[in-house]
Amino acid sequence: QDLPEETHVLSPTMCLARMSSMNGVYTVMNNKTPIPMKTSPVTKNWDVFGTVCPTSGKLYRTADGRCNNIHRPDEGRSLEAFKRFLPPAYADGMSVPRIYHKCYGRRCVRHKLPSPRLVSLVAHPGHSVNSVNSVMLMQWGQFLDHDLTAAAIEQPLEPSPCCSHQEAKNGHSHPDIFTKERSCFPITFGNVYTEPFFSGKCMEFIRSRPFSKTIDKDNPREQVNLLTSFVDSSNVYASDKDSQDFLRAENGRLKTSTGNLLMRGRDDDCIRTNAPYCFAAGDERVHVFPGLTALHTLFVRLHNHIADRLDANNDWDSETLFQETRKIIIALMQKITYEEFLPEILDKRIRRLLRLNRGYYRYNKNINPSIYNSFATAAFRFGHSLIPDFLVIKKKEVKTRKLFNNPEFMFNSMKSVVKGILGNPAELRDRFVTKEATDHLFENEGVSFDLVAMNIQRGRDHGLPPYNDFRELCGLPRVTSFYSEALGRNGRGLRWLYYDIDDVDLFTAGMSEPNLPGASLGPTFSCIIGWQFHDLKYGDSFWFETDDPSRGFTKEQLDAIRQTSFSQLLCEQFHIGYIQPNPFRIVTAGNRRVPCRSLKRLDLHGWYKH
Ligand code: HEM
Ligand SMILES: [Ca+2]
Repeated sequence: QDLPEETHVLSPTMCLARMSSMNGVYTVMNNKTPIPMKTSPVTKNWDVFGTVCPTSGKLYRTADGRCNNIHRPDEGRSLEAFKRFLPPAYADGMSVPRIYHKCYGRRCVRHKLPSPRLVSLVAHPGHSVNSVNSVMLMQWGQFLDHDLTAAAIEQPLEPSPCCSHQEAKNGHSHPDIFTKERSCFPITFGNVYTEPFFSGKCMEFIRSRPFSKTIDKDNPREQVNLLTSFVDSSNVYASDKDSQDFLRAENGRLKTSTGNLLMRGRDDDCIRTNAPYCFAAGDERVHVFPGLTALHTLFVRLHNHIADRLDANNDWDSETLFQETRKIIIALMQKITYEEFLPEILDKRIRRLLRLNRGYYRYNKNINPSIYNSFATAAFRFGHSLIPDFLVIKKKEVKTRKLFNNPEFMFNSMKSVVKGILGNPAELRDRFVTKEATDHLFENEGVSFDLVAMNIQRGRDHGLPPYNDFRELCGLPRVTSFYSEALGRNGRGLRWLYYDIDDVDLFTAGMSEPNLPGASLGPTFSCIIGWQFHDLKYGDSFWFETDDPSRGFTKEQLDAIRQTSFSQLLCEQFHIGYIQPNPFRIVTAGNRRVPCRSLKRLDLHGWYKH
């Protein structure tokens, strides 16, 4: 499909060229969005029609994100479809994943796309290079991702529904793949010569749940985001009212368990070999990595700590206390993300052009704050390349494979986990991903997964167009040779894997791009991620810097939030004595550890009854 004139290269500043005609950009994009967030028939069943949004008085965010935009109340809410930059690329135009090289004409030969597992082995091997960033960069990235995206997956009926099928066992495609209703899409391996690790012929993979039951050429398959898209700490407070109520304690606080840990959750949600119980949090994936569980714990502790201080200095009812505290937590999450995290990954010019820095904010009701499918399914998974091989916990190296879904260390060494995450270097952001995640992901009783293969398969499941289409969207020239500099030094591998340069999957090629100077992302992922964070700021009417008095802070309150740093919060909530001022970088001469008491505490006087 042709792209509109305006999206062609206007200047060497890649996608940002399009910023120069700022007003035009959104009209261009929205006209081209195949699912302009029209309410689909399924949404009706979810009882969201007739939402009347309150417009006066003091306003707080809803639990499910509804009513952020009072004109289009469903935008950004949980259970909404992902939005798209480009029309989806399905083999049948509506639902079947891309499995063949796209060919035209009657005589074309059907070249199969490479198995995602093979792509993982050849293009993303486990080569470790340390970065100047600490593992905290990886950790915040994942924690933040769990505030933004979680694609709903179809529920399998049996434990191994796809690979136990005879076709899949023989290494062939599962018949479900070619139908629009069924959900098996197993990752088949090559032969014994190309598969060095996994036995059998296939890795389980269940397709994401379609947004709408009616799928046809005019309504291609779309996927569901279970979370509120906004940076609104839904990973702390959940993405719907019932789950939020479940996490809340009396008197504006959040529930905890002995030792000021997260509240107890369902017993089968984690690996319990050495852990007395599993936890519950605003996002279900809380146990995936101990550093993640620790950040969840930090934010619950911080909520209760702030609520204690506000409670002692106000006479609010418990609902006001809860909402005022939640509002501060969300503001801190936004501040850390935009002012401390994004500068580590996005190039300076991009942040300036997309106005992601402090100093300017005006709500734009025309911006849809939902998550781009390509952001969730490819670009923001860049963080998988940062995953380290091990973590030092209590002076011992613990292999990453031992840490997945295992909350054991939270009960006896949380502080040591946090120190390990602050002190150990992350892996460099490149196309290489540790074997801990590509051979040993979720290893348990002889079964494990390949995270990279899942990313690529998920991209095909979601109908993500191939890499070159995104380059064009971003105003970058299409790559015409596998050996182009744009793809780093991955040309040979890609040439071997793919028949045509236009077939290359977005995740793989995006990860192959060299980083922009001073950044941890190449140009195409910077474009997708940059625009996503732009939309999450300007499309959020509750953005912490809003000057709308019914939604925002007073000047004194805003100053207090801006002066608080992530390093101070880590110190305070984990009782650490010394910390580097920039927790996203390892300790160096320019980032020496300082005493925690030298860091500014959150000043809550602006909230106290005078
Ligand atoms: C210990 C580290 C991590 C593990 C074990 C992990 C594991 C996973 C798994 C199993 C999936 C689902 C794959 C699929 O079926 O499609 C996933 C998705 C994802 N991951 Fe990670 N991940 C980790 C770290 C990160 C980091 C550091 C980031 C970002 C900086 C990140 C971003 C994402 C995103 C955006 C998704 C898509 C979520 C969705 O929309 O459903 N992950 N990850
Ligand atoms: Ca959210």
